[in-house]
This record gives sequence, C-alpha cells and structure tokens, in this order.
Amino acid sequence: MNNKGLILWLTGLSGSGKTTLAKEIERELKERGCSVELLDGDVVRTNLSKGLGFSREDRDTNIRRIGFVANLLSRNGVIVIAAVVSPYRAARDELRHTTDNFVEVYVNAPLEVCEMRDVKGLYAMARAGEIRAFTGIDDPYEEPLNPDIVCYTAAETVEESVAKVIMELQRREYITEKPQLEYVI
Ligand SMILES: Nc1ncnc2c1ncn2[C@@H]1O[C@H](COP(=O)(O)OS(=O)(=O)O)[C@@H](OP(=O)(O)O)[C@H]1O
Ligand SMILES: Nc1ncnc2c1ncn2[C@@H]1O[C@H](COP(=O)(O)OP(=O)(O)O)[C@@H](O)[C@H]1O
Repeated sequence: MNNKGLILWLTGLSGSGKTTLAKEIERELKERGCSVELLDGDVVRTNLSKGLGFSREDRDTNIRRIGFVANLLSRNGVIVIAAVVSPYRAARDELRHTTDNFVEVYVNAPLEVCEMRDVKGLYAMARAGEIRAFTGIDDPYEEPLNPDIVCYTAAETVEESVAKVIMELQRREYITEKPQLEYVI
C-alpha cells in the first residue's frame, strides 16, 4: 500500500482552480500507485446530489453527502479528493470533526481573478441577474480560518500548487516519497 486513506477537501470560489488542481493531484497520486477517487462538485450534482439547489440548506446537504461517501472510502484506504465550493465554514468544520484524516485545502484566488477567468460564463450570468445566490456575487464564501494547505492559484502555477499539496501529504506521512529510478549498469 502506497498511501493511507484521507479526505483531501478542496474548497474555494467557482473558478479558483479546484477541478484543475484536483485532476492534477489525482494524476500524480495514481502515478505513485496510490488508490484515489475524485468527487467533483459539478459531477456529484448530476447524480448523488441531483435535484439540490444552492440554498444554504441544500449546499449543506450536498456537503454532508459528499463527506459521508468520502469517509466510507477513506476508511478503506482510499485518498478521496473532494473539489467542492463548500462556502460555509460550519459545514466544513463539521466534516473535520466527524471524519478521520480530513485535510482542508483552501484554493485561494481573488474574486476578481475568478470572475475574469469565468470558466463557465456563470459570473457574467450572475452579474446580469440571470442566476441568483451565486457564491461571491450575491451569496457568501466564508474563508477557512485555519486551513491545512493554501494554494494561491493567481500567484502559483498549477505545478507549484500540486507540488505543495503532495509535499504536505508526504510530510504528514499519508503517502510515501516517490520511488527514485535506479539504474543498474
Ligand atoms: N449559485 C451558485 N453558486 C455557486 N456555484 C454554482 C451556482 N450555480 C451553479 N454553480 C455551479 O455549481 C458548482 C458548485 O457546486 P458545489 O456542489 O461545489 O457547491 S456547494 O459546495 O454545494 O456550494 C460550481 O462549480 P465550480 O465552478 O467548479 O466551482 C458552479 O459551476
Ligand atoms: N495555479 C492554478 N491552479 C489552478 N487553476 C489555475 C491556475 N492558474 C490558472 N488556472 C486556471 O483557472 C481556471 C480554474 O478553473 P477550474 O479548475 O474549473 O476552477 P473551479 O473548479 O474552482 O471552478 C482554469 O482555467 C485553470 O487553467
């Protein structure tokens, strides 16, 4: 076994880089022979959380469902990467206290940067009033007060952010160091 089970919880604004980082971290961990599952907010909302909206109540239900599944998997040795806006501190803190090996990663980019990226065009729609309760525009995002890792995606490259996460997982002994290639002459 190349890893222990854990929940790597990526929280941040829409467009902050959660999905991008989650996929790269997943790739890196799989390359090291780790057992990994990715739970992306967008994907979860098309099945496990289908029908839920973006009221505080629905968002909290979404987070609890993802946390429940993540905990089942991580208890069985899987590294679960959750990439979810999860804007409410109380919901994230609840997970920290009710699950094992919860590692919170704050994917931190200023709202202006996320809005400029506008990966899915949702910020423009929110500004135009076409969608309501959009996180950062007319709905809150409560920053983590004491995250385990912070990735500043407006200042770091994807590679730098991924390396930071991997190093921290190594330091906490969730994963082993990448085996060095040995050449026999
Ligand atoms: N009102 C509103 N607020 C925030 N986000 C919205 C909203 N409506 C749709 N979307 C899209 O849904 C994605 C967020 O879903 P999550 O499950 O991660 O949100 S939450 O944790 O339950 O708050 C989010 O995905 P990401 O952009 O990948 O973060 C958006 O694409
Ligand atoms: N250091 C970085 N980390 C993550 N994403 C970055 C970074 N620098 C630029 N980006 C870009 O920002 C966008 C983030 O989009 P996405 O990963 O879908 O965010 P989210 O899942 O948080 O909504 C992508 O277009 C990505 O290429």
